Amino acid sequence: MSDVVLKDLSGPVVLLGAGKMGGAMLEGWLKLGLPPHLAVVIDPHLPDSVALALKARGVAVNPPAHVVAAPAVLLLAVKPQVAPDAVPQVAPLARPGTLVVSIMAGRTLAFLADHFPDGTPLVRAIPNTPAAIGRGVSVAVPSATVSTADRALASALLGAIGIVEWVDDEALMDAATAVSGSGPAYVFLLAEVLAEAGRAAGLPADLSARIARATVSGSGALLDASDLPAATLRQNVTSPGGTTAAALAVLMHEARGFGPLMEAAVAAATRRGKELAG
Ligand SMILES: NC(=O)C1=CN([C@@H]2O[C@H](COP(=O)(O)OP(=O)(O)OC[C@H]3O[C@@H](n4cnc5c(N)ncnc54)[C@H](OP(=O)(O)O)[C@@H]3O)[C@@H](O)[C@H]2O)C=CC1
Ligand SMILES: O=C(O)[C@@H]1CCC=N1
Repeated sequence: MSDVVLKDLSGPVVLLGAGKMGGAMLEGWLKLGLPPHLAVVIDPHLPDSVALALKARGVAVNPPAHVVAAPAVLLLAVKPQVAPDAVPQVAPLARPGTLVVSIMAGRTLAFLADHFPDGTPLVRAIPNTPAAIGRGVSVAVPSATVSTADRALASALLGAIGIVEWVDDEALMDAATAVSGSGPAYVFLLAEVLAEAGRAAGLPADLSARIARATVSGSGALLDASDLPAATLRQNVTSPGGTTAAALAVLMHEARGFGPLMEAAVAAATRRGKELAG
């Protein structure tokens, strides 16, 4: 965890887009001590119930621009497709020294630099949805204009929702997005297809869904608690000549197994990230 204390920020954190990811990050910051009066949400489409609940906690929601103090951070969490319209709406809020953090998939540091004055410190990051329970993974890359203090501030904001991995090479970001940004969806899909496969093998659907879900979450917890490599944990399940070995002969098939399938999936997500750069 970074030394930056969220309650001592020089100005508010302005969040553009408080959807699934931005909303989860906001919860993490508030939990970690960001005073609600230092949180500003700009999201014209927020459901009334969510906007009212945030306001009741002291968060400013869609305030007029002239009442927003110089932001310490502007965090861009709208969809990459709406960025060309949405980002210029908040860019004028930035003041010299405001740190801009984007979590938009695909959108590059060059895209951000086009929308902010020269010298603005910029961070492109990609978090993931386990952020909602403080178990997120963020991969982040700084622009050349990011100081040590800016980086510590970005680490504090991203660290409020999980672990942070910094990279120096922006070219890695689309592949990181494909692995950790999108990755939770692959794991949830595993729970779905395992449940469906159990049903196809004769289990009642609700029983199959319960044991598949608990198996995926329990295995994740074991992976987390253990120092052993994933391959060893897999081998620990696999008795020679037993049931797991029979299944793994299918799943680890060189041409049609999980390996080549996942490689193709991550490659497709990586390509899509490059397309979203605009
Ligand atoms: N979900 C994920 O797992 C991850 C998402 N990301 C990135 O986070 C960003 C947000 O994704 P996610 O939270 O899933 O998407 P959401 O659609 O849930 O959130 C985006 C929010 O921004 C709102 N919005 C749309 N237009 C504007 C605007 N002009 N000004 C302000 N707010 C606006 C949306 O409203 P409305 O819904 O009405 O359009 C919505 O509330 C994306 O760029 C995505 O690439 C990164 C990593 C993981
Ligand atoms: O699907 C997407 O594009 C976003 C980025 C990573 C996870 N969700």
